[in-house]
Amino acid sequence: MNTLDNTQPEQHDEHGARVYDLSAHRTTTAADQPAVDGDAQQQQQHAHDSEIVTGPAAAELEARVQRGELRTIPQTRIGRARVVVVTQGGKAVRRTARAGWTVAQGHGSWMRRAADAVTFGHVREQIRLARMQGDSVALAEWTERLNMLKTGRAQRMRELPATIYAGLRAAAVVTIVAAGVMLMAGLAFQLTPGGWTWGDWWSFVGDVVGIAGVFATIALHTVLWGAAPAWLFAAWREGRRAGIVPRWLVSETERAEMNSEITPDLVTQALMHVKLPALTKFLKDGGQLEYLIQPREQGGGTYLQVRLPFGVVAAELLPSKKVELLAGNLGRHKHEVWPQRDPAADARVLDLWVADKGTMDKPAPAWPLLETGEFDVFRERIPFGVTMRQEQIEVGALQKHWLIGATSKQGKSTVMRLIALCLALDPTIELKIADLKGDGDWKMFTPRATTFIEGSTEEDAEATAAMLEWGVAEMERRYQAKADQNIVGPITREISRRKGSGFHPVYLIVDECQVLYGAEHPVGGTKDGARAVKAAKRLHDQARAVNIHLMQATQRPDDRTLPVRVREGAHVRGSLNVPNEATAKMILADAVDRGARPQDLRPGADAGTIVMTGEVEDIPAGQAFVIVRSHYVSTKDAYAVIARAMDILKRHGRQVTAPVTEQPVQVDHLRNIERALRDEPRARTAVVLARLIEHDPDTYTAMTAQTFAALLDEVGVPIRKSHGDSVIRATDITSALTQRDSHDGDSERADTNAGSRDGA
Ligand SMILES: Nc1ncnc2c1ncn2[C@@H]1O[C@H](COP(=O)(O)OP(=O)(O)OP(=O)(O)O)[C@@H](O)[C@H]1O
Repeated sequence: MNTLDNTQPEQHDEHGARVYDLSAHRTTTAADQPAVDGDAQQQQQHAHDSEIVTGPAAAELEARVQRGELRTIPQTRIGRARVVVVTQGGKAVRRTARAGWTVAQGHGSWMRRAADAVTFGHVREQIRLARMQGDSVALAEWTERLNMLKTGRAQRMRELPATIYAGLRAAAVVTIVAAGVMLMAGLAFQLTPGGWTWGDWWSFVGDVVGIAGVFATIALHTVLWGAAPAWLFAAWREGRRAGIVPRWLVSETERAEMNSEITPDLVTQALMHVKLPALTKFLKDGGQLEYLIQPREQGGGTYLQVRLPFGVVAAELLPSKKVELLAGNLGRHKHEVWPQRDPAADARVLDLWVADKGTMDKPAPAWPLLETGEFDVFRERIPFGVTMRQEQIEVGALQKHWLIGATSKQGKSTVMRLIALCLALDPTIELKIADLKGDGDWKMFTPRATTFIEGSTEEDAEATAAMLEWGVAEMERRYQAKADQNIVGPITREISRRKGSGFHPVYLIVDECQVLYGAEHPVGGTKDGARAVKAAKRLHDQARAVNIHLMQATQRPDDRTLPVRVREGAHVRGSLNVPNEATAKMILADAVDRGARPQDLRPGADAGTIVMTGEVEDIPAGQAFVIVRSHYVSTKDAYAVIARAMDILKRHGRQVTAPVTEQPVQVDHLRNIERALRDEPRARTAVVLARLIEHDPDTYTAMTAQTFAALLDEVGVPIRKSHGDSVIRATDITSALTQRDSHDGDSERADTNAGSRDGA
């Protein structure tokens, strides 16, 4: 019998029959076996190698199941009130029968294809479809093609006798020429003194022909013996391609496997029954869908693109109800079926991704930055999660405002925290965090954030409004500083990372922002003068250009707790499970009209799975959103990540509490170079530069050999040659330092003198 699944629950079919697996009990004695009535005995050894038993025998089997000695397996085609015992032999019999069936179907398919070729069936089919769709251009084209094919064939038939005659004539000429050559060669050998006799020549020719005959015989036998299996194999393959195996030749498990495979036939069948009248009529009338992308495996599922017939647009298949119907027809749960509209294609093109069973239950792999690594917001994107196709999704965080929404306990804070953890690993980033639930989810950020608000009181809301207002003031200062310093266009990485530049990236994070906007006026609310809304709006409008970002998460995205003016400025939007489509739309906006259905994610089971839209670089071209299983970083691990972030900060010589507008630090290059020599009398310039980078990466990483040479020149240290290498000597540094110190001393004295003169 077929593969058995130990975990399968015992099953009755629709008539109440039970199927017992005796494969594990084949060595039991006859006495162990239940009595089998006469009727059933006659049915032994049928195609399934099974027995049908009733009455006391059935009762005995049932008792053995109760005692745990037997188990049941699924079966659906059994008569009323009977019991079937399936034994090991069924598998071989069924396989043989199925192979025979498939071979027969292969022959059937060949015959159909031959008939098609003779009658130009494929062209006629296209004519029929064009006529059905009322496509007059296609109809004219295919009709013309049919006429051309017919004319071409008639022409070839007329020329056939002449072609055969020409072939025969060529064969006769070859034979005569070969005979002539052999005759001439025989004569030549005979006339050559000491050569072969006439008889020798012909016996030689006979030997050659004999050997050729032996080879020909071997080849013929090989072909004859091989032809039949090859023919059968080819027919079997064709049968598999074209045929449908009847249900009785397929076991339950095999049928489940076949049903779970997403084929064009299955999709067509599923679409026929989604209750779209135009689509159903088209398919029932024999219309065929055009698969722009044939179903193909993509990660944990199947992806395809299909053009729907006239009068049906892809958008009709996007509402949850239709998806549920489609999913059911495909043998899937609705959260496993994701139709989308490709905006780049015409409205009839449907994009469909269907998860393999169980794919949606696979957790995302561990976060790549969990154990090690720094982050550079200018150069890297946040490793955020994987798609259902297990492709990594990374999101750039620079110059984007974020909005995340979800029902409670779906992972909203965890997802937002993941982003913040990543940002914390960039030592140049300043974090300001307001956790307006105050349940400790964000506590680990206390040492890393310059502002940390935790709690859900009116005071916490007010502090958060003040935090946003600080963002606005900082934004204004930056615009002014930009103008003063003649910085045109975006702030570069170099400026942003320079210590004390005052342009470092700032992220204002508000978790549970409904507490903020829902607070009493003037902190919350939407009336004129409401502080939070006003500040958030200004940040949304202008802050990203000066590297100030607002990230908000909410579990109640309605008009009161997340005013339109606040939510519409977000560039990256993500929704975990939400209660309904209206809520989904508040967060994901237009993506919902194009197939985003976070409301169909399973509460709890899909915690951490988020539908993302907007400026997410990894959204596949032409698609409006991507479903991401976010990486999970537990609260405990989050503490470890922040501890690492603090080390990184220290290594870079930065402090969390440094004022935003700290004065540019004067770097003493000469002393740094002296230190980099590490008390050696001389060192190669390249080695010294490498040590400088190691010591102070922010200052020296961008330095090249040329700029380093210029710097040495500036500080008065000559580059010497030693064994062909460019080196720096300790004595040169000492004299440069002495010279500088005496010069500084002179200046100081001059200043003092001038001062005393002034004072005098
Ligand atoms: N990426 C993830 N993968 C797997 N499970 C997750 C993931 N993110 C969150 N969870 C699970 O979801 C639970 C709830 O997460 P979290 O507290 O972030 O939800 P929330 O939506 O912020 O809830 P609330 O709104 O009540 O604060 C977590 O304890 C965790 O078990």
